[in-house]
Amino acid sequence: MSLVHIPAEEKRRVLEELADVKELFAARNWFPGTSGNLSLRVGEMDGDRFHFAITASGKDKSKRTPEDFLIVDQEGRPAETTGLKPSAETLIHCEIYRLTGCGAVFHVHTVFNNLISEYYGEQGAVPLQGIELIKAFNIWEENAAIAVPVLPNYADISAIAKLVPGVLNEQVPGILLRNHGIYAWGRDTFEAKKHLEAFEFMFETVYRSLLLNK
Ligand SMILES: CSCCC(=O)C(=O)COP(=O)(O)O
Ligand SMILES: [Zn+2]
Repeated sequence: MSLVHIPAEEKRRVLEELADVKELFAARNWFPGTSGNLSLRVGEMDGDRFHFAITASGKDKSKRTPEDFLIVDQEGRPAETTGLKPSAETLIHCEIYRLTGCGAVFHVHTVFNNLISEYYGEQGAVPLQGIELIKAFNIWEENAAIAVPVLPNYADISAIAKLVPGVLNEQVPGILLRNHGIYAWGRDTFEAKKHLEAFEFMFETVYRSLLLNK
């Protein structure tokens, strides 16, 4: 294991920020049945080297404990002495950081993101158009249209991670896994949360408008 030194003050800030987001999302029931994972980069990207704090695997994410997070490196390996196991989906976080240089990655399972990912699963992307919240992605064009990629939900997480480079779109800070959940990211906690909330709002809107227009 290659250990990383993170100044204590910086580590406290990162873990507190993640714990606050975790608590907020848990209150929205965005982590049912221990699902979901959150990460926040620590320090700068150094070429292809970086570190991030991530939720430990299989925890009840509605609880706040000293064993909720650990620091991992760009390959998803623990970079501190710990008995905690990083999220089973850490490799997807690694790939998103590597390719986008973002600062935070949030993954949640919700009923709306599951239903929408299945509905558009065969198409490989969820079309979103003319919804005001597209502006949360800094797209200001009138009646803008975007497509949110949907990847297959393979049991082998590394197989999913390998598909990430092929579907990334600079304008769209999110990827759905079919019948599973969404990954959303941003340059920091504030932006990743904003993006995730915008996706969830739009998925619910699309779901309800499909019902209305039946
Ligand atoms: C019980 S949820 C199945 C695993 C999953 O999809 C998830 O998001 C949580 O996995 P983790 O290892 O991050 O707890
Ligand atoms: Zn998941």
